[in-house]
Order: sequence, then C-alpha cells, then structure tokens
Amino acid sequence: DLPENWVVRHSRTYNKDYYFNTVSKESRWEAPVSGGGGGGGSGGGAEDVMTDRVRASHLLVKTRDSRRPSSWREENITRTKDEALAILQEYQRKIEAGQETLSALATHFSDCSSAKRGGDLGYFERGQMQKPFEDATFALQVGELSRPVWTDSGVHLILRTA
Ligand SMILES: N=C(N)NCCC[C@H](NC(=O)[C@@H]1CCC/C1=C/[C@H](COP(=O)(O)O)NC=O)C(N)=O
Repeated sequence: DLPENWVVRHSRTYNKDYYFNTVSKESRWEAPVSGGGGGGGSGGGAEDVMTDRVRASHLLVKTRDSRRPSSWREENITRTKDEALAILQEYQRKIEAGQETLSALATHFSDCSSAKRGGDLGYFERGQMQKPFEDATFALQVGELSRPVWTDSGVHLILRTA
C-alpha cells in the first residue's frame, strides 16, 4: 500500500493512473515506496499536466476595447479599462468579505452569456479558453477565487469549481 498522504488518481489525458500527495500536492507516475519521504516527485507541475480539465465560473466586465464590446446587459459598452477594473475590484471585495457570491453577482452583472448560468462555463481543457484565462484557472485550487484577469474579452474574476 501507499505511504501516508499518497493517493492514486487517474489521468484522463494519458488514460493511466498516477500518484498524488494530498499534502505536498506532488504528483508522479511511479508509485512512491513505503517509508520513503516525499521528495523526488515532479511537484505541482506534473499535477497541471495531469489535471486535464477544470470547471470554472466567471464574472466578466467588458470595456470599450473588448473584442466584442456588447453583451446581453448593454448593447454598446463604452466603459474604460480603468472603470471596468474598479467595478470588478468592488465585486471582488464583496465576495472576499462573504457579502456576495460570484454566482449571484455574475447572474446580474457579468457581460458574458454564462451570466444565465451563474457564470458557469462548464468543464474545459487547455486550448479552449484564451490563454490568460486558462493559465489563471489551472493555477487555482478548487474553490479558490482569482485576482482580476485580463483577456481580449475584458476583465474577469474566476472561481474554480472542479
Ligand atoms: N468552452 C466554452 N464553454 N465556451 C467557448 C469559449 C470560447 C473562448 N472564450 C473565452 O476565452 C472567453 C474568456 C474566458 C471565457 C470566455 C467567454 C466569452 C467572453 O465573451 P466574448 O469576448 O466572447 O464576447 N464568451 C463566450 O465565449 C475563446 N477561446 O474565445
């Protein structure tokens, strides 16, 4: 059996099991030997490689420079980047203070059509979302809220949900 804190997980990308240390977040293909300490594994990086898909919700505030400066909320979006960031930072403060949830704020204020689903984007793999959004999401732990993240769409708050 496995040393303490080690579990077996399955990588859908490579369709094979790997070993993950739930404390050090280290992951490795080869089984850790009993009695051996942590060490040696490939650290968090491999976990990313093996974490082939994630699920996230987001709240998007668009700007006049967005690739599509229009949304279900506003036909013609004219706010500046500075204004969008200030708006999003206020939402971030409310969420972090526990006064609001990302889902509730996204439903009313997100400039993405996912607002109708509380901001939920469903599961996605690398290569589907704009790179800054993908990298930010894959770097989050499940349940963690991002800092403001800029893409060509505008500025986002991201909550990784799976
Ligand atoms: N796979 C799923 N669920 N849908 C396909 C998503 C396509 C992807 N979209 C994005 O990267 C932006 C940033 C993160 C979320 C997102 C949502 C955009 C934002 O709004 P827009 O700038 O498009 O008007 N609305 C929908 O796509 C892309 N590669 O362009």
